[in-house]
Amino acid sequence: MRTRSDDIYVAPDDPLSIVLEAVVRATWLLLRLVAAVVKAAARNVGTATILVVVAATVWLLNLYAAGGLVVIVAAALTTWRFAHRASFTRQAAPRLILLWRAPLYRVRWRHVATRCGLVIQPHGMAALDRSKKQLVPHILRVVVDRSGRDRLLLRLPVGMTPDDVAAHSDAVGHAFGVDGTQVVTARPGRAWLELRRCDPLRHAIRPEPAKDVALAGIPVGLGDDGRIWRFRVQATHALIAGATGAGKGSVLWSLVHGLAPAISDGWVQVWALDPKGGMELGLGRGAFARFEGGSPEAMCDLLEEAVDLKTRRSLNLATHGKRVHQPSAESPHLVIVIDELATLSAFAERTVVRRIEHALGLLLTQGRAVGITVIAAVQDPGKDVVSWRDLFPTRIAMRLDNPIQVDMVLGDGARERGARADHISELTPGVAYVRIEGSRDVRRVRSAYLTDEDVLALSTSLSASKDQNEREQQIRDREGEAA
Ligand SMILES: Nc1ncnc2c1ncn2[C@@H]1O[C@H](COP(=O)(O)OP(=O)(O)OP(=O)(O)O)[C@@H](O)[C@H]1O
Repeated sequence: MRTRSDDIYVAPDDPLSIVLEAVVRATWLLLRLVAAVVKAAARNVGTATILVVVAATVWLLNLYAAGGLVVIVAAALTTWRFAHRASFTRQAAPRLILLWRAPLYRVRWRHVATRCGLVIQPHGMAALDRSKKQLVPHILRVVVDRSGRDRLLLRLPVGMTPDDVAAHSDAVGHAFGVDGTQVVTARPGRAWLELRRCDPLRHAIRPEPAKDVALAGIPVGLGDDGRIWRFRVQATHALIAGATGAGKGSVLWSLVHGLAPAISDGWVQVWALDPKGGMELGLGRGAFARFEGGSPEAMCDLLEEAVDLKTRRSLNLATHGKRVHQPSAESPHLVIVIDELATLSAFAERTVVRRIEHALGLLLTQGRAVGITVIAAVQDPGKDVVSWRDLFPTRIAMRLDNPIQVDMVLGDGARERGARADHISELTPGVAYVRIEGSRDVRRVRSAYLTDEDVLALSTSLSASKDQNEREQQIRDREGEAA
């Protein structure tokens, strides 16, 4: 009787070929290992140098010498940390953190990116092969910055955009255990994925003493990148949207604080409209050249006065063949602050509403070139306000109630790009998202906070200089008449 095994004759492997195959495979593995070590060392120069130094010390001396070296370096760094914390935090801390975090990101990246759906699936490939050929962004650089952010520079595979990275960045952030993420386009095909580990905006920010005023960027707070948040006043209008208690008032007051030297020198004027009866801006009314709070007719008259000024300035510029207004004490840059845009016309009669809308429309469409800037705050960026939205080139989203409002304020896709204004905590008023000038990317910022005492002091000092300016103007007028 023949068994099944009798049918199949398997020639025994030649022992030499087995050994040869093993040698070839081992050599190949060794080469790959060496290549991987060289690649990892090139990418993580700091970590590699430290490992080489420690290994060389062990090799040339002994294990104790290497341990002693590590202890000496650790003691030196600890002394630096306690002796001069600021320079340690600035210089050493980010580099030390980078030593272990950069390899960590690189090792875990492919797994995290694949799990979070940050992949390009090649089309027209068998399902089995597809998983092998999945393309994920490639980490080109890892940077740890002083403000507690880890930044990964990604090279995007063909078919992926920064918006795709942003759409999955929340999941990536959770996988790496960070507080928040943001995506910023570096250049075509490259994007920075920013991972926030500790929030530099968690504490209230005190205003810096105001110095030279440049209308292109008034310092009003801090960004989560550790840089000053500068608010453009020149040639723009700004809309600040935020739920009640979001801190809109602090942005307005920080701005007035930043403008203070120019206001006291007389080349900037702020006119304020507070439809809520002066609750927000009334406290510091001395800072304003003109103030109206409450009566819709009076606010309407003030806006129409601004329109007259606009018309006079336009004619003047045309007569002198100029296109842009230059602020001066004789013709100051005018900033019109409106505390609640939606209620500006809410309680007015129909004719007054029409006049307000007409005046506001003219100021928003024609005011920029003649040195008039409108800055309006709004609680609910609903559809009434959205009709005005596009006339405000600068838009700021503070804490908002729902995700739809974020795109309503900052424009389509802003929330997907990281503007999570609906996630801002009630415990951090003043935090906002703003668009980075000249790009679609957004930045997280927090306005400085002026206490009521600060506002009163600001108001008193600006009121005194306003009186002084008026007196000087009267003297100049009298001298002019006498001459
Ligand atoms: N930048 C800030 N830093 C720290 N705390 C702030 C900041 N801004 C505001 N706050 C705190 O939050 C409170 C509410 O702020 P604020 O009145 O400016 O909000 P708002 O958006 O103007 O609200 P509403 O629309 O109801 O007037 C303030 O009384 C203050 O205590």
